[in-house]
Amino acid sequence: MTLSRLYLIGMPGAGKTTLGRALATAFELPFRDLDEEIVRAEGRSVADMFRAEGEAYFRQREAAVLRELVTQHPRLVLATGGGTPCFHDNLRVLLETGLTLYLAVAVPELVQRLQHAAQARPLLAQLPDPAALEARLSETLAAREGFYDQAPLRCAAPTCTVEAVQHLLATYQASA
Ligand SMILES: Nc1ncnc2c1ncn2[C@@H]1O[C@H](COP(=O)(O)OP(=O)(O)O)[C@@H](O)[C@H]1O
Ligand SMILES: O=C(O)C1=C[C@@H](OP(=O)(O)O)[C@@H](O)[C@H](O)C1
Ligand SMILES: [Mg+2]
Repeated sequence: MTLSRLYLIGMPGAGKTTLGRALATAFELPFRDLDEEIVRAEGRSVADMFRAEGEAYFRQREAAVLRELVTQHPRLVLATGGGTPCFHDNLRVLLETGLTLYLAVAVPELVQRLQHAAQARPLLAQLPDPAALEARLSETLAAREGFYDQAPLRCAAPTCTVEAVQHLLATYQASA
């Protein structure tokens, strides 16, 4: 089986964007980051969109741009946003059109990574300290886990590598 579309899902800070780029290079597939595509289409940042229009508007744009990308790209590595699988039946689109990988990174590791990168993420911005960030991430993960867990592939290593994904894919394809 040839891999043609791979989708990365998971919490903010899980490494979807970072690992997605590396996987696209390794597999010689085009890479797209869903947030970047929304920002390009809207001509403003995710934070500005949340501020001016609210989360519901962002979720509508996210769902629409996801469907456009999937329609346009028969070959693709796509880094989704952390909330993508949890809104507007997006998880069904992912499961039906490609292979989805959940990067299952533990909350304390997410806190380490996001402490200085939370401001660009409106749902995590303006929290007073790391304890508040940890609490927000734990609540969010609890609400989202039921979606994330539906992915057929899961990497639970704190740092998921290209090699680990190649191994997961080989095992998955051998059992398919
Ligand atoms: N495997 C990793 N180990 C350590 N830091 C990482 C790792 N992957 C990503 N990061 C860092 O964590 C932050 C979030 O990474 P990013 O790829 O944007 O995650 P996501 O797209 O899932 O929100 C960035 O600062 C990035 O440099
Ligand atoms: O978790 C979320 O709901 C969000 C995560 C962000 O993407 P990352 O997971 O790449 O940070 C971005 O889509 C937006 O800020 C909302
Ligand atoms: Mg990202």
